[in-house]
Amino acid sequence: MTVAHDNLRIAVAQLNPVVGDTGGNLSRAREARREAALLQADVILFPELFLAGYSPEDLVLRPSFTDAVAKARDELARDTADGGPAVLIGLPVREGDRLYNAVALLDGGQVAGQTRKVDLPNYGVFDEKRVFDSGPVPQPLDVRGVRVGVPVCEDIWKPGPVAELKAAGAELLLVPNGSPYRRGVDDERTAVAGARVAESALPLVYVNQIGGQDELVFDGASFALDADGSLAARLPAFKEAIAVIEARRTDAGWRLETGTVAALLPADEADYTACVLGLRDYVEKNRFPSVVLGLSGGIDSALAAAVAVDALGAERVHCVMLPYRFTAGESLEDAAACAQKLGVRYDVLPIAQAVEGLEATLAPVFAGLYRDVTEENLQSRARGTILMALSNKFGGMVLTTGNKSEVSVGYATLYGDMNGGFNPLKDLYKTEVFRLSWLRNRWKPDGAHGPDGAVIPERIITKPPTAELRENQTDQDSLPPYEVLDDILHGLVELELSLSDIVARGHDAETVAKVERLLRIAEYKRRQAAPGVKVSSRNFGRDRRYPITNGFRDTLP
Ligand SMILES: Nc1ncnc2c1ncn2[C@@H]1O[C@H](COP(=O)(O)OP(=O)(O)OC[C@H]2O[C@@H]([n+]3cccc(C(=O)O)c3)[C@H](O)[C@@H]2O)[C@@H](O)[C@H]1O
Ligand SMILES: Nc1ncnc2c1ncn2[C@@H]1O[C@H](COP(=O)(O)OP(=O)(O)OP(=O)(O)O)[C@@H](O)[C@H]1O
Ligand SMILES: NC(=O)CC[C@H](N)C(=O)O
Repeated sequence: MTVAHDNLRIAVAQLNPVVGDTGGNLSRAREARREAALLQADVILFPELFLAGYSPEDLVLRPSFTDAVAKARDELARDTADGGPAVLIGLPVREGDRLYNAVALLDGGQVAGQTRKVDLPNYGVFDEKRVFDSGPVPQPLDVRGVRVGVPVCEDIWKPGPVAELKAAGAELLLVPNGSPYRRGVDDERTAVAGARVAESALPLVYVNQIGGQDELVFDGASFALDADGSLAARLPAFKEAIAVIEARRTDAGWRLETGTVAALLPADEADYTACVLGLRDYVEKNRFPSVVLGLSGGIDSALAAAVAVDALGAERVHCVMLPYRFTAGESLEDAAACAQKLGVRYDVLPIAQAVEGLEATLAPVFAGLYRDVTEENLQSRARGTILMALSNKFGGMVLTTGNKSEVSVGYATLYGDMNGGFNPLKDLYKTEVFRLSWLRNRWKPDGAHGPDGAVIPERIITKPPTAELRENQTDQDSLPPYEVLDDILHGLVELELSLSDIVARGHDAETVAKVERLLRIAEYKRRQAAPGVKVSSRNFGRDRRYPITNGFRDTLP
């Protein structure tokens, strides 16, 4: 029989796991537990599915993987025979033909308890019902004599599981999460956590992982709310951190001591930091030595280069200017100036021979035909091929740089500028690319490897965007002004508004219809596009999943 404690020191482990790396995640957990022991913690709380990394997706369907996770759990359980902190750690658990998103309590050298996630999210980027079974009515776990409710992430987004835990005698809520970043998410999380605290009158400690996992970036920003709903502690966003939160038993129930409350980042700073962390972790976790990108003197590639340098350091970023006869002198100057400010390796490799070689090969079959977008695309494809050759030879991954406005309307060339392994700007509309470029010139995130100060020459931000694929071309020859385009796209993509709703917001009907058509017919391109960091409420890829073959036409009256 355990003796009831009158206080409980809870270490919150806001860490960066690697999906699938059970051995590495076990090592991370052990190191964090050693740190928690030094902080005299009674229990250490890890994020959701920590031993697997969130989100392991279909990997959990592989029995050899769940066996490896179980082995890591048992090793960690044996460690707890040392009398140090108990452990609450998330993991997938196979029980017969069922598979649960579970949390194990490890203490006294053994698995001392387990709880299973009830409410499996199955919307937006989440597909948990696809792989997991829903757990039974949850029961509190006995953590050193304290009845602790452990609802898992989505379990606090509706009232049910917390109400059941409270009814079953929970005195405190410890919540492991795998909650990806999207703009404004802090407000959403504090609202739902606050609602559960208000309903249950129980203090709540929320731990989230950090780091990039393919398209998703987890921002941490773990926090604790006292039983009266007040904020007792917050860990920094986008950084690993371990902090101890002290809970005390009082006559009125459990209460939290107020600890350090880290400031939240403003929205644009948070978006930029997410792009940096998402790219860094994609490159590091997939073990690329470096990245390579085409630097055109335009704003997209300049911002992508800045994000890459902040993520990896200048010595791991290779920028290549690939001029052709439509490349303006200004573009050459601007690209060189940007590379110089960022301190990256910069090469100029003219593409005329490659383009003319392709044209010569095609000449017999193109004889008598007008020049059109075909020839424009050859320039883009020559660039894409050259960048892929640099990748093959030196091992760096190619960055593709299309922003969300271009990705939406298909303003990009398949097997040309769409070549690449990862796109740090994929979920930023062009108007956001402009904002973040101004922002980066006056601010950089903590831990960024790039230089301080203005790294994007001002002319790159102020000149009219152009693909430079023919004489005097600008984006606005083919597209509405970006403020208009982005607002229409936001209505279509993020808000799923009808064409009439968007026209009612003050847009020209013909323009709205044109943009909707471009968005619809570019689905095939997006399906072949590289992944990129999600920062919005709805990204292309995991979130917005439209059919390519699609006979639906949304029409205006
Ligand atoms: N439903 C479908 N499913 C599968 N494939 C489909 C398809 N519809 C067309 N296709 C294929 O796609 C091809 C057309 O796509 P694609 O070859 O990309 O060519 P396309 O989209 O016609 O041209 C590229 C566009 O990107 C613009 N742009 C803007 C900025 C920068 C750059 C740059 O390159 O630097 C380019 C450029 O001005 C041009 O408007 C068709 O020839 C066909 O093979
Ligand atoms: N002359 C070039 N040299 C190197 N890369 C290029 C060149 N032209 C285009 N690219 C590559 O193709 C991508 C797509 O071109 P795009 O014109 O859409 O973007 P940008 O030039 O960076 O920005 P903007 O559209 O504002 O001019 C660029 O970001 C760049 O990576
Ligand atoms: N892993 C989860 O259950 C996450 C779902 C939750 N609504 C969130 O994004 O925070």
